[in-house]
Amino acid sequence: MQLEVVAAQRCVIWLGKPTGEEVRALASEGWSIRVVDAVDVGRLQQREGDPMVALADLRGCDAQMQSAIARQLEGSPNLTWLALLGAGTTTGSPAVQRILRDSAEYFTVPLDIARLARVLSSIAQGTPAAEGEDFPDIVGQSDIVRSMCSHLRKFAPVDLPVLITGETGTGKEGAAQALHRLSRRRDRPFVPINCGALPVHLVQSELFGHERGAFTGATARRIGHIESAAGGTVFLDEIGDLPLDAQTSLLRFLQEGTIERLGSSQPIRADARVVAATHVDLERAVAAGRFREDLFYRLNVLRLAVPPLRERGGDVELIAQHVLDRFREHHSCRARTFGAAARTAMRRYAWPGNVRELINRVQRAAVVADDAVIGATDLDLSGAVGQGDGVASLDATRVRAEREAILACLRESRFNISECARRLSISRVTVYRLCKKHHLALDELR
Ligand SMILES: Nc1ncnc2c1ncn2[C@@H]1O[C@H](COP(=O)(O)OP(=O)(O)OP(=O)(O)O)[C@@H](O)[C@H]1O
Repeated sequence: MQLEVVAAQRCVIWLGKPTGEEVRALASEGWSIRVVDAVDVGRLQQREGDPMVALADLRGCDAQMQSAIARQLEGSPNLTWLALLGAGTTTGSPAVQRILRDSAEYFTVPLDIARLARVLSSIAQGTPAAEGEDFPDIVGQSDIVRSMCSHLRKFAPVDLPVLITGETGTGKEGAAQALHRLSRRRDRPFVPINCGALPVHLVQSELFGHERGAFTGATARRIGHIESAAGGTVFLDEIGDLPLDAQTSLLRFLQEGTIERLGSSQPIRADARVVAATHVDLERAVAAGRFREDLFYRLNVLRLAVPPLRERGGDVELIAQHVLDRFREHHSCRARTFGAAARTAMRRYAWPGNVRELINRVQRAAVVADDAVIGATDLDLSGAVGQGDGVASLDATRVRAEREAILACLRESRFNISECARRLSISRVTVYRLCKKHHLALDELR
């Protein structure tokens, strides 16, 4: 059957089943709801000038319905789409992934009607949130960073886990903080934990706490990081390094919302949103049996890729200038800007350590530069000037491989320098030298 839906002013086309309360609440805000069966509807038509919004209600939606909604969405590019996820909506299917990718905002149950009304009225007025305002710490104008920010904006209000992927130093923790700051949990704690830096025998107790006497040395009860988030956000950095028993406890928390302190079998309710980050390929870790598949699917609900610096085009210069300006606020130095050769070098260099490496190089350059213009040599990047792209990328590949090898080994050795040196058959001094060369700040990484 081909249906044509002609929208009234301020009409929400609702693909699914709104509750009576939802219909009444939106009506009181001046919005009518037109309920449409996604399987039957043929084409959604927009009358010129009508602010028309379609809402993909995925609550209790089976696979057939999900595919039908995804097809609608593809066939109606002039509509603004919103997505409402049910408690049991699994987001792995291609249809749901497509719906999420093309929806302007997401909502979860229980539906926050006030937020929905705000979003609808800003769509009706054609005033999307101003770009940049939400992310004062993310400098960049490239399309790839804009797209990341748009995902952050969509993910923030949705109370579901987020998996952030990206190379080291790209800004994964900054992205997690932005998610927290833009969420309803913003007034509660943001608790960052580097899973790779926790001693294996203490992971359970650090994350979930312990009772007095749980193990030798446990002289008092201790609250774990997840409990201490108390309604806030827990940021689990390097989630791939979590030992298997802690993965099981985390899965239970994500499924049931309860934790057990070490030394107790009493489940305790805990409220925290989990945002996890990884620089390794978790799918491969699952295939290798190092990471639980069921936990991976629980965490991988909303996925955010933070791009490497070398893919951000001119952002590298914007960030460099921003770092220099901040540095000058606290230190006296002559450097004011970057010369042409320095800019070329920054664009050509592959930045294996990403933004963190850029910050280190710019700060060093600000200290050593003799005049107002920073040169490529001040950045220690003279090798990147004048090289053809092929040469630069081969060189960069070697540098990156060395950096990744040392970083991976450090992590596997849990940042024990002697152990790392033994595994790589090099001296401890060489480990330190390579860390310096690749801008690996051991204190920060630990
Ligand atoms: N777009 C950006 N603009 C300005 N500063 C940035 C940007 N992205 C990241 N940074 C800065 O780069 C540094 C590294 O960022 P962050 O610690 O978030 O990276 P990460 O990906 O979590 O690193 P790791 O993988 O080592 O844990 C921080 O000082 C952060 O403030």
